[in-house]
Amino acid sequence: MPQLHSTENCFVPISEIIAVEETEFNKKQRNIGRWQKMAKLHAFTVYYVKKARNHRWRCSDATFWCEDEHLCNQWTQALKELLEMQKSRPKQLLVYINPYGGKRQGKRIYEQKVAPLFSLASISTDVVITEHANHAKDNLFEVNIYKYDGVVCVGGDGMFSEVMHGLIGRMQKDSGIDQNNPKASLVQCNIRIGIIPAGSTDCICYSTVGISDPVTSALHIILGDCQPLDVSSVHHNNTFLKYSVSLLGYGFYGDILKDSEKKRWMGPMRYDYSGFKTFLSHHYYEGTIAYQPAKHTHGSPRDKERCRTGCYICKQSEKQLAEQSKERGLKHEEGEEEWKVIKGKFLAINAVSMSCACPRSPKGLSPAAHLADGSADLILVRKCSRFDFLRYLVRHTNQDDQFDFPFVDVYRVKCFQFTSKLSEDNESNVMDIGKKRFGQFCRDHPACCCSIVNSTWNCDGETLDSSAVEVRVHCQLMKLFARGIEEDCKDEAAHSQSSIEQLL
Ligand SMILES: CCCCCCCCCCCCC/C=C/[C@@H](O)[C@H](CO)NC(=O)CCCCCCCCCCCCCCC
Ligand SMILES: Nc1ncnc2c1ncn2[C@@H]1O[C@H](COP(=O)(O)OP(=O)(O)OP(=O)(O)O)[C@@H](O)[C@H]1O
Ligand SMILES: [Ca+2]
Repeated sequence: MPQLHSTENCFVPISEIIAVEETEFNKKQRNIGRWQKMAKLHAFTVYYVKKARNHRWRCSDATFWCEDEHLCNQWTQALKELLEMQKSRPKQLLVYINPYGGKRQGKRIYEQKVAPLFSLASISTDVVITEHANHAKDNLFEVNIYKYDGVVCVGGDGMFSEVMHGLIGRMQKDSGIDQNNPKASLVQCNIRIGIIPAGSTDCICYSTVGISDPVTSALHIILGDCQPLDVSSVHHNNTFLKYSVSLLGYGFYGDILKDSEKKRWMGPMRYDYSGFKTFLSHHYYEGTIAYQPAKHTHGSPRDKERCRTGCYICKQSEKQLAEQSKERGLKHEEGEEEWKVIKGKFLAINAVSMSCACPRSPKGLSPAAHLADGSADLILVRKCSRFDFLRYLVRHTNQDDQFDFPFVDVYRVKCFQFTSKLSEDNESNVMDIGKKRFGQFCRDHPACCCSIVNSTWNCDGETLDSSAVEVRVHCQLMKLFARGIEEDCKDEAAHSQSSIEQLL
């Protein structure tokens, strides 16, 4: 009876096999440890995902050999057929590389770490190295996007934002949807985006994969992972401004961004420099926020449970979304629902539709936020002392609860509007909403008469031109090649039903 031998003793689910290749078996390299007749050996190598610590994935391999050529061919054929059955895996990708993002390593990272893996997995690619800002976005309006199984961006959050705007914008254009209408039901984008992190913050990659690592991300793309993502639309006076998936920040994070843009040459360090400067300047801003609470979701920003792979709360939102689209036309009007209004002086107003975990803050700005529940967490940090604000910031880096301060409030919302005190009278109707609807007004911080200036909105790392904004969360508007952060992935492979071991 011919026997199959292997160099490794491991359990690998089919879903985690990257590729199977016939191999030249070299007995000198592979010491099989015993005397053998000099019969010709036939071999194949299985490349698979090896899960290491902290959500890091690597490509590992195991070579199998035997003397019987037919048996060897049967194995390779069977495994290749099983791989063909993994229908969610991409075959053709469009890749955009920002050569200037982060530490300017995008091109090198792609060529040395990612392209060899794509080629191993028989993925064909069209690669565009961007020549200017908005190159990728504009290009996505011109190319035949429908021939691709996904779009990959090599760069940071800004590069991701470009690709997302290109894809979502293109989908709306092709479906005749007017993006300027803040109430429009946007068309979901089913072409997945893969992020190869090569930026300064890489918050979107970190929050959806659990690590900012190009090889790990490339492997998630190869396996065809799919993670839906909420997207917030930002409008001003019925004019579309931007989409956001991570942070929409006014005050502290807006000021950091504005200052850091002048220091791009510093690379990722610019955020620490501008962060320190902005912290010292301690500016606060006066304005009004009106929001509608997210009643459809069961979670709360103070939950101890985190959004993890296969998240129950996000699954519930997916079901609701499917039901809503069935009964399209019958959906309830937003206007009917209750608005809450808050006035005050704020050091920071942050709206995050995901946790915003990143290497600087591994639990993020709102640790219990969900990737795909159709809501955003609105965090209001009121005027407080520098010392208290520092205590608040430091809690982003340790296990303590950053919302457990009397000057910090957090709400889970489905939409909100903001007007700064400066622009209140001539720009927006937020005050009207406040006057018309019964709301909760802040009485502890009455408007003061000191002269104030506006801050800027930081929208996923880009500045917005207007301070008055209208924001709405679109549940699961797009999809990523990711699976969310895995709970503890170390032993999962061993428990899989479809392992090579079982086949053997
Ligand atoms: C004492 C240490 C306190 C550390 C506090 C760390 C909190 C970090 C929270 C980071 C949240 C990032 C959210 C992601 C936003 C992205 O869509 C966007 C685009 O990439 N990135 C930024 O806007 C870039 C934002 C970059 C923010 C950097 C903040 C650095 C703050 C430094 C404050 C220093 C105070 C020191 C006083 C002695
Ligand atoms: N060839 C290019 N030349 C100049 N700018 C570019 C080019 N390609 C893309 N960009 C722009 O560079 C901006 C920043 O890029 P990217 O997000 O990759 O890096 P980053 O800002 O260092 O990282 P992060 O966004 O994570 O902070 C993007 O908004 C993108 O529009
Ligand atoms: Ca969300």
